[in-house]
Amino acid sequence: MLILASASPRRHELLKQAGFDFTVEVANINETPLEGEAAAAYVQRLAVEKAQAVCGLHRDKETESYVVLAADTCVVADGQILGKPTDIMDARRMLALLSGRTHAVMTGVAAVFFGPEVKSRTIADVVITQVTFDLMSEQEIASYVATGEPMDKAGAYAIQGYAARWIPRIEGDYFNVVGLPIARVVHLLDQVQVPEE
Ligand SMILES: Cc1cn([C@H]2C[C@H](O)[C@@H](COP(=O)(O)OP(=O)(O)OP(=O)(O)O)O2)c(=O)[nH]c1=O
Repeated sequence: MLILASASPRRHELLKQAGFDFTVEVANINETPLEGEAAAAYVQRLAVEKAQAVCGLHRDKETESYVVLAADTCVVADGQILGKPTDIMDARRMLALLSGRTHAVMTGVAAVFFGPEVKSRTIADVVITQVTFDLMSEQEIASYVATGEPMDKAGAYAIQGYAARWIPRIEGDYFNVVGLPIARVVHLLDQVQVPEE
């Protein structure tokens, strides 16, 4: 049994598109970065915490084994970690920072295997994609933010949406930017279910 620990409609869609059957349970965790925490360590830690939080809800109840999958995406530009914008001004600030430069999108992914007679096992990884933005004028930023699209996206944009017009180039997995690096996820799911010697 596979459980996706995510409220993100993009993650649901990508996992479904890759042919997996799963149920969804949302994890509520504190997403504040630790003092001095590097971006890659941060997204990996949050993915593990989301997966383990959902696992915790099942402990002792299940008679079958299952895998919980979770992910966390952030944008890293000019040394700053950008999550989802808090409001319109925050979204404008993020887009001004991304305009005319290349940034990194990092997604941490974690899979936890758990069963009645198995000790829980966690595997996690981080996938990085470089995304290049054209210059955006203040007017373009303001009208893009007014569409509402940026508000629930890390870095305040959706490559799969209207923002595509400002993105001439990426290097790495496109699906990683949308929130779930599906090829890497398939490997993680295979690995986590192999019994330990
Ligand atoms: C950069 C970028 C991010 N995103 C989205 C993917 C994620 O849903 C979101 C990053 O926020 P996350 O905190 O990683 O995820 P979430 O809160 O949406 O869902 P959950 O924690 O329950 O799994 O930004 C896009 O859809 N397109 C993009 O181009």
